[in-house]
Amino acid sequence: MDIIYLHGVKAKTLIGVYDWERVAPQVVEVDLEIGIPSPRACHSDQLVDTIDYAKVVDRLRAELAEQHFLLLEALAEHLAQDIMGAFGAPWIKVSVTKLGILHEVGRVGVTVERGHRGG
Ligand SMILES: Nc1nc2c(c(=O)[nH]1)N=C([C@H](O)[C@@H](O)CO)CN2
Repeated sequence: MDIIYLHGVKAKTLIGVYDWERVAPQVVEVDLEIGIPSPRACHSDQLVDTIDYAKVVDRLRAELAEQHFLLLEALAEHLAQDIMGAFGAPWIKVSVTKLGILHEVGRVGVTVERGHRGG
């Protein structure tokens, strides 16, 4: 299976379990690996035959702006289901990272993998 990846997509979202995290959006970083339903675009050279990664970023940003979760796990699950459904992807791996949220820890985050990674 061929994969489109997007690494280091930064966007603001309301996320977190503590009161101070419920009042202002914070920046998260999202990494995506998305299975492409068919390798057609490799031969056709046509955007219509694959997943347009620019559209994925637009959708990702819209979802992050609209949806408010307590846990990174719930946000990652939502993004996985939303993107798989919207783009017909058979498999996805979503990582969501908070930057500098814990003292002397650079990055913390969650990765979920959903669907079936075919051959
Ligand atoms: N497994 C998780 N642990 C924690 C999360 C989370 O989303 N998943 N979130 C928090 C707080 O919101 C954190 O961002 C601030 O300490 C704590 N643990």
